[in-house]
Amino acid sequence: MSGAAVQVTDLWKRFHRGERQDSLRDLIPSLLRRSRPGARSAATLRDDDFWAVREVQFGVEFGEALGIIGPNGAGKSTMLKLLTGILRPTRGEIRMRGRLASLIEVSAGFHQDLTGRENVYLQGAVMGMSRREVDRRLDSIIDFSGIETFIDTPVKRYSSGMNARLGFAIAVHLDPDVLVIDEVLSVGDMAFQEKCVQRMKAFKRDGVAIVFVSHNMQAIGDLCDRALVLKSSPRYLGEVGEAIARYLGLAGSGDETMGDGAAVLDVRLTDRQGRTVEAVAPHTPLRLEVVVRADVDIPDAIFSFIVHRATDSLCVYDGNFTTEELRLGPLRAGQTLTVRFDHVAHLARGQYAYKFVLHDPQLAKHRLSVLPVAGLRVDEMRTWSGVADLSVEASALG
Ligand SMILES: Nc1ncnc2c1ncn2[C@@H]1O[C@H](COP(=O)(O)OP(=O)(O)OP(=O)(O)O)[C@@H](O)[C@H]1O
Repeated sequence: MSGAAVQVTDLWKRFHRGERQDSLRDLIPSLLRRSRPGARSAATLRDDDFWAVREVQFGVEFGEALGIIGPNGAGKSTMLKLLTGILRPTRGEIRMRGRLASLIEVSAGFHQDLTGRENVYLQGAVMGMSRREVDRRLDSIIDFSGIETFIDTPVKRYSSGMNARLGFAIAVHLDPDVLVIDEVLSVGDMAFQEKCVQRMKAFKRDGVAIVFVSHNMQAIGDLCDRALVLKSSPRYLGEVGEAIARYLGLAGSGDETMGDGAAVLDVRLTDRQGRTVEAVAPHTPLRLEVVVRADVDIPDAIFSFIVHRATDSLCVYDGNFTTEELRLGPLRAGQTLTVRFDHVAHLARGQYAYKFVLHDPQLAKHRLSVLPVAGLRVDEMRTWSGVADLSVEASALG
């Protein structure tokens, strides 16, 4: 057995359509008891049961951050509820070493009629802290949350942002060995988001294992070493840039079909000397090489690529078929070839995803295949921000 902080083995969770068993009201008593509600016996299977989590497997080491990403409804929250014991697996096993703190559990355990301050004590008690220990951390928790003027207001009057602020502040003061954090970044403002990411990075340096769920690919790329993409086929668990690229492929626009005109057999994103790159400075000359197999006869094959910014899926480059980047004419089904795109990444700091595109303007469906192929991080901190470098030369003319 490895020394992993979290080990998830063959995890499955089944739900019954139209029936939810995890309202906050239902959860509070069980959280206080630290028991595990919500699962029917694995033996009873109804027609309209479905698997929200199927066959998930991963480990997280101490000092490592694992991202969990996927489209809406992919099972991310369910995964976290399983990790934190709010839900019980239908099948499979979760092993956790050390003290677990999670935002989902803290927020679900808030007592709505109690004030923020009272909830800090309540959560401390749930986590086995003495009143003294909570006393010692209270100022720091309130300070981190940034909601001191509302700390004596009942939590039921809090906005979702204030809830998340207090929840995160409590969770990170519980001296965790394992930290499980979900979408705090979608409700906090920019400054608070940055503060959360910085704090999670500090935890990582201190050897805490982190599981982080977010739709913010910038934050995932910034913090995580590896990521699990739920709902991709095949399921992907691995290097974070690659995971983001696959996720963005999943989240692609409606006119895209994945893999039904061609298959990507191999791909390399390198510098011009042929060294594989994952992170570069802006303006680095790059080369994308893709080995592709046509799966159908293609009368007029055109190849290009698309780059999306991971944070928000903004298309920063789409060499669509009108530019005819690489027009190769007819291809036979089964034919394999290697295509190369030399280009320069004039990109701002951030995380990007490359997709490979095969078009045929003669076919009704122009885009035969759009396949996520590589992730790229542009690292250097620049003074400008935005989507494009305008190579500004400023002069004072007197
Ligand atoms: N307690 C429950 N009872 C029944 N169905 C549920 C329950 N919780 C979640 N589901 C269903 O399970 C599926 C996965 O939901 P989950 O909330 O885990 O997805 P998610 O990846 O977190 O989505 P999002 O990105 O929208 O937050 C969805 O179809 C959802 O409707």
